[in-house]
Amino acid sequence: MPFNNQKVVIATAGVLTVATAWFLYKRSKATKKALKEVVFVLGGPGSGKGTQCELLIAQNPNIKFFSAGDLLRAERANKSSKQGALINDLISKGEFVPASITVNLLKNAIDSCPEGSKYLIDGFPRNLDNVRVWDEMLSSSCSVKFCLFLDCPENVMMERIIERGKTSGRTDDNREVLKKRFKNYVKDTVPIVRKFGEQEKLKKVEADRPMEVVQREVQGLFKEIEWV
Ligand SMILES: Nc1ncnc2c1ncn2[C@@H]1O[C@H](COP(=O)(O)OP(=O)(O)OP(=O)(O)O)[C@@H](O)[C@H]1O
Ligand SMILES: O=c1ccn([C@@H]2O[C@H](COP(=O)(O)O)[C@@H](O)[C@H]2O)c(=O)[nH]1
Ligand SMILES: [Mg+2]
Repeated sequence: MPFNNQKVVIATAGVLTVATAWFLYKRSKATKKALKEVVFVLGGPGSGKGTQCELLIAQNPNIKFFSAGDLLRAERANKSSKQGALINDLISKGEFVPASITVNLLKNAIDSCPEGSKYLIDGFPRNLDNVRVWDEMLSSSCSVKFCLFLDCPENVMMERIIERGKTSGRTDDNREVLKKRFKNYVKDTVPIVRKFGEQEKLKKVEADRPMEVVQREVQGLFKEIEWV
């Protein structure tokens, strides 16, 4: 091959390599951008998860909000659901529902809002199985920004739930089932909270304070990730 032709081939190959690398870089950036952002909210029964999420989304309707417990209760109430009886039995005993059921409900809920990019998820993941199935089904489309942990003493949570039970109509808002819910919270959910801590993805807020005070601190954390 004449010397000049060789130069042209080498230069063309160089340009093509750079262009391919640039294209792949841009595409990977675009894919990353398309990931949905997720914040999980954990805390014991009565720590104020639902209350704080409602206050946050009332001011920020661009945030999509799903409560795992609410999705399960809605599925339980769905007469055509084959899983309703099992969900009812487990919730009424203060036990966790199989992860495949809960994560499928969450995935359907998330998929039902194609426009959304920010998802606030209350009361999930409650145990290791929840984490495993979430990772299998949703980690390729969702990026977990952090887990908000509402830290509250058990006696305060107990008082709040007993009070809420007077009007909530929830089959699990009574002393007997609450004991089981607290036990499972300590055994299964607290280790998940620790796991987020080890991954430096935990934001803890003291929840034994007036709602508005807790909310102000919560708002601050969401400001940091530019959700509000
Ligand atoms: N900071 C607070 N101070 C006083 N009462 C509160 C506070 N936050 C929530 N509550 C009350 O405590 C009860 C439980 O709150 P909430 O339903 O938000 O808890 P939760 O963490 O979602 O509980 P669960 O896990 O059982 O769904 C409610 O009646 C709520 O009004
Ligand atoms: O990921 C989850 C979330 C909830 N459950 C079941 O629902 C009840 C009520 O949940 P709340 O968050 O308190 O509304 C909980 O006690 C579990 O039985 C679940 O199994 N998995
Ligand atoms: Mg709740």
